[in-house]
Amino acid sequence: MLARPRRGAERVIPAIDTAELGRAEALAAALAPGCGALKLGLELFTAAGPEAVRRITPLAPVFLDLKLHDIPNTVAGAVRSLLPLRPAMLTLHGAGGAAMIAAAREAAEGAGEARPVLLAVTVLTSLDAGALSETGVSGGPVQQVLRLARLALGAGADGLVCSPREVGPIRDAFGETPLLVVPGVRPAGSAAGDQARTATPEEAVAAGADWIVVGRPITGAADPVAALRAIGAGLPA
Ligand SMILES: O=c1ccn([C@@H]2O[C@H](COP(=O)(O)O)[C@@H](O)[C@H]2O)c(=O)[nH]1
Repeated sequence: MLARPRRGAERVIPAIDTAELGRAEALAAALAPGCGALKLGLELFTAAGPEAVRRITPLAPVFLDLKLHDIPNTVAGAVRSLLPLRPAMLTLHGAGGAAMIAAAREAAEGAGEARPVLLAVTVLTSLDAGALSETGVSGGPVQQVLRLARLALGAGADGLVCSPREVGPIRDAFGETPLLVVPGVRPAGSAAGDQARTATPEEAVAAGADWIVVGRPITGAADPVAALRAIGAGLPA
């Protein structure tokens, strides 16, 4: 399994969100030497498929963020289908329930020592309290994140995807063991866009994030490598 990062730039995971495989490969080649892993998500995977993962895996560990969410049998099958791609990390939605997460974990064990880190997405970082309550959830993001964290970690997830705002409460409740991967991160002065629960890279890591995920502030910069380097340089060595 991918080891927990220890210093600055190793904690940064650029999100390679593009539908163009050529652009994804170029970004990956440029950014790989300066980061801990590369995140490939739905935009690239639905456009270019498993071939995108095959091409980028030799460059850096791949965090495959497909946010699986289906009945347990289907999610287990999807995990088995993904194992030959050797992703370092995989996501599934915590809201899929304990049986779904347990089935994913059992399927992932088939990879033996090369098993991917299984991360449960708690509450999407694009949802504020109002948007979350529109989905029928009462109590606010922190309460719901803690509820799903307990469920997911109890069912076999290795870690969680949460916003920087919930990192402190998760560490208080569950300690240092869960791996925490944190999107919704914005360097000071960069646009939040559709992200609702944000903080800076420095704040996220100080709160206890293991990895931070940063997409558009890096990939949309005039010089993505310099943008990545600046984020890493601001984090504790
Ligand atoms: O709750 C979540 C889960 C996943 N993401 C993903 O992270 C990146 C963030 O990209 P930015 O451009 O830095 O906003 C993106 O790939 C999302 O799919 C998330 O943002 N929130």
